Amino acid sequence: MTDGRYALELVDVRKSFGNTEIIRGASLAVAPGERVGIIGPNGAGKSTLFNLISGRFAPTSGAIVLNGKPIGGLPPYQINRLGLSRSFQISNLFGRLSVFENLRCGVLWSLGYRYAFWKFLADLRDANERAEQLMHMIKLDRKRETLAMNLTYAEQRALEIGITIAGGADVVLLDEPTAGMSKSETTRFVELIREVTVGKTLLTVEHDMGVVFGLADKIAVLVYGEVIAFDVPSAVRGNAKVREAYLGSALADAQVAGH
Ligand SMILES: Nc1ncnc2c1ncn2[C@@H]1O[C@H](COP(=O)(O)OP(=O)(O)OP(=O)(O)O)[C@@H](O)[C@H]1O
Repeated sequence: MTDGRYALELVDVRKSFGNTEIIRGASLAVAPGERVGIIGPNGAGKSTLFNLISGRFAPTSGAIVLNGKPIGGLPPYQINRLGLSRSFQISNLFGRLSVFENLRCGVLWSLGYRYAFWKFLADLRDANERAEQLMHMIKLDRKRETLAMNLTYAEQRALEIGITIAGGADVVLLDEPTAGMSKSETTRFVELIREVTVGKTLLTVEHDMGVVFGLADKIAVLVYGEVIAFDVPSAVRGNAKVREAYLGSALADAQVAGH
């Protein structure tokens, strides 16, 4: 069972929608600082699993434990306050605000300043400093005043990651971070993810096998709502069960796509 050694632990997590069980006893134990890629065929339940971990859905049963604290069924903002932050596939930026302003909003939001404007003003200097740091980390210094809507797609995704880590969460969930990017953008972006998540625990859902195998310390393979393998990339690649259920075809697709 759970013993607090892990940054994130799932123990026999189940989720049904109506009569259909989508997550069917998923278990996973992620050590602090580990980068985990979650892969699996379409409809395997990867997004559902992210929604359970980040609090959008409550599990039907089982435990989800963040840094030793049970979080299953808590609302997203509470889970966020406990140190877990999630980015979305769909852009979550304020298009008419600049890069800097978007980051500062992310910092202030994470500090809980959404409504207390007086507190907001008092701590604005700290927030400005943190936003500057983040802007540097995501390499958008030169785009400081550019409105988010005028950034390239890859820059928007970088900004989104900046906002995701703005609050200093130590567990970060990235949903298909390189989706829609060209091959060269993807290569640069994987490097950026690696840099900004140093020392953090990272979970990504990713369809691009090149990205997963390049970025992840460990890979979790989800098939029909069950984690059928959770191991280092070389072991997952050689796992007969995985190849049969999923990876053979996924790798073939990746080769066709030129990865
Ligand atoms: N809110 C919901 N209500 C009912 N069914 C749902 C809901 N969310 C997801 N599902 C179903 O759960 C299954 C798993 O979906 P999910 O999006 O988690 O898979 P996935 O592995 O992320 O797929 P993909 O790789 O295509 O994004 C699908 O059959 C989907 O229709």
